[in-house]
Amino acid sequence: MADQFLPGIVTASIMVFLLLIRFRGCRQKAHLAPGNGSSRSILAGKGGTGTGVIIVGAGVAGSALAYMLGKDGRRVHVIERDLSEPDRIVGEILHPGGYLKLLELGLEDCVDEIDAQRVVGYALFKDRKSTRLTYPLEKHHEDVAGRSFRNGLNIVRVSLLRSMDHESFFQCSVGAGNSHFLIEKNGSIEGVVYKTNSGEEQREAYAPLTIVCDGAFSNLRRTLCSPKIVSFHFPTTAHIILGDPSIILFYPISSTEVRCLVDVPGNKIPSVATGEMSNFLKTTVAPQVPTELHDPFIEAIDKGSFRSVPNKSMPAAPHPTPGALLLGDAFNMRHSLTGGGMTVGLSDIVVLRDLLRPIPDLHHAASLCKYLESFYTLRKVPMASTINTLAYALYKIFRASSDRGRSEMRQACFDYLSIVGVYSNGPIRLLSGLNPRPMSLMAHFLAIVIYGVGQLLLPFPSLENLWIGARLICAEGIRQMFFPATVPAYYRGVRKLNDLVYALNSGSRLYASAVLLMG
Ligand SMILES: Cc1cc2nc3c(=O)[nH]c(=O)nc-3n(C[C@H](O)[C@H](O)[C@H](O)COP(=O)(O)OP(=O)(O)OC[C@H]3O[C@@H](n4cnc5c(N)ncnc54)[C@H](O)[C@@H]3O)c2cc1C
Repeated sequence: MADQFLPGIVTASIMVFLLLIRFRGCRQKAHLAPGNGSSRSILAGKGGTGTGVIIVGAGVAGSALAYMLGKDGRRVHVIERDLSEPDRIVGEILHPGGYLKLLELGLEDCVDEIDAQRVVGYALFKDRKSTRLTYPLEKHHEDVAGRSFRNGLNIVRVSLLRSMDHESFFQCSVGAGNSHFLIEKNGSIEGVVYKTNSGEEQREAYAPLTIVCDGAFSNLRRTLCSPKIVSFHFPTTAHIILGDPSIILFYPISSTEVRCLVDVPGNKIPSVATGEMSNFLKTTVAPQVPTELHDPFIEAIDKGSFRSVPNKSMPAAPHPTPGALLLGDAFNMRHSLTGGGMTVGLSDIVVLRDLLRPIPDLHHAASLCKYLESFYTLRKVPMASTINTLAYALYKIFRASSDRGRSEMRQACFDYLSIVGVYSNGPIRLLSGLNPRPMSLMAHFLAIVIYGVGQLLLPFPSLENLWIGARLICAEGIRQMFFPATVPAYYRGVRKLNDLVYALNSGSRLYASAVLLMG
């Protein structure tokens, strides 16, 4: 009798067992759909390309990363607190090196639909003299050049939204009002705590890897790195005027608009409310603006279309943590004079992509974390270290100073860059991200100092000029110049500066003037 039922019992047991496995699988695949009433979501099944990654923040870095991981077949869930078009003035110039990274990520189309302007180099102005620094683009396809546009954040987010299914994209805030935003177990990060924007519900999301890209003002970075943020202030590219006391930048952000950024140094920032700021811009800055741009500049001030933008710098100092990674400005920031943020961010994503590609299963958090430690080195050399150091060094050299040695250094740098050939090509190559080599950076830096000292001492060295020459070398630091690798902050040159960026928006007249300058 028992023999009669045995096959049936075995078959039924196998079916129940299979159903249980299936049921468990469904629970693991439950999505993070907002409004599904669930307070706990699990993103990823185990193993294979289905393995999930949570990305916090869909700015430049988060969007490009999500797009790239999605293309590689991973299940990606993006949590972004604000999907509306942000009104901000950061990330508006992408160097050719950054454009090449967009190409590598398959995201080059995203600059086609935003009225981005082609940028082929910089014009540098000092004391009414000017010099041109042209990106070395000869060896590249004609499409490769710099691009300037309004709000870099949109360039990749637009493509991302188009490419991802809506179940993977959530307008929610991670860690809003909650200091325990990362879910940790035995030293590994297993997911995040987030809130719907209406704030009524707190939820949890789980995945084997969480990548935090919540930008310069990151609230989430503190457990994943040691942030040493320096709030100094400044801007980006295209036309750089080495004014006194301010460095002034102009660049087009569309076919009808030009952005102007003015560095306002010092501890005491002129007050906007009392009109001090507009007075400062009119009386101190405007006379140094090229004639073609003068009237539109004044017009923009009269319209009151300016605002301040904080600019931050932060060396990458990660705490390698199983299950989590920092990326973008949340991880590393540099002075924005050279506009290198997006280029470094996109380059980091390419490095990370290449590291993650051979690893289909991200579940072994501890070994993955060990493996990803190489990311911190690979990203640095050559791209991040070169762009970061250059940003710091150029800002330091280009700022006006009452110190004679520093003024001579500024003049020497301008003269050096004015010499056509290897002297100007080398630095612009570095800046463009096309040839990021720390040794080349050091070589040019040394050459500028030697050039500056040589100018002072020829034809006959006077005592005064010898003294200024010594000050010139000291201004840059003997150790920093000749033994850079012995300086702990070699790759993270930052220091406290206290200025402010004022951005001025203006209309088509200014653009018309700018075209003359850009050629
Ligand atoms: C004045 C200035 C000018 C600059 N100019 C240039 C330039 O010309 N060229 C250049 O390459 N770089 C420039 N940069 C740097 C560049 O803007 C950044 O490197 C780049 O935007 C970094 O991208 P990100 O994705 O890390 O951060 P972001 O682009 O800031 O994105 C962060 C995202 O995270 C979201 N977020 C934040 N917190 C949460 C949370 N708790 N939950 C969910 N989502 C969250 C935000 O809403 C945002 O969408 C400039 C910077 C400054 C300050």
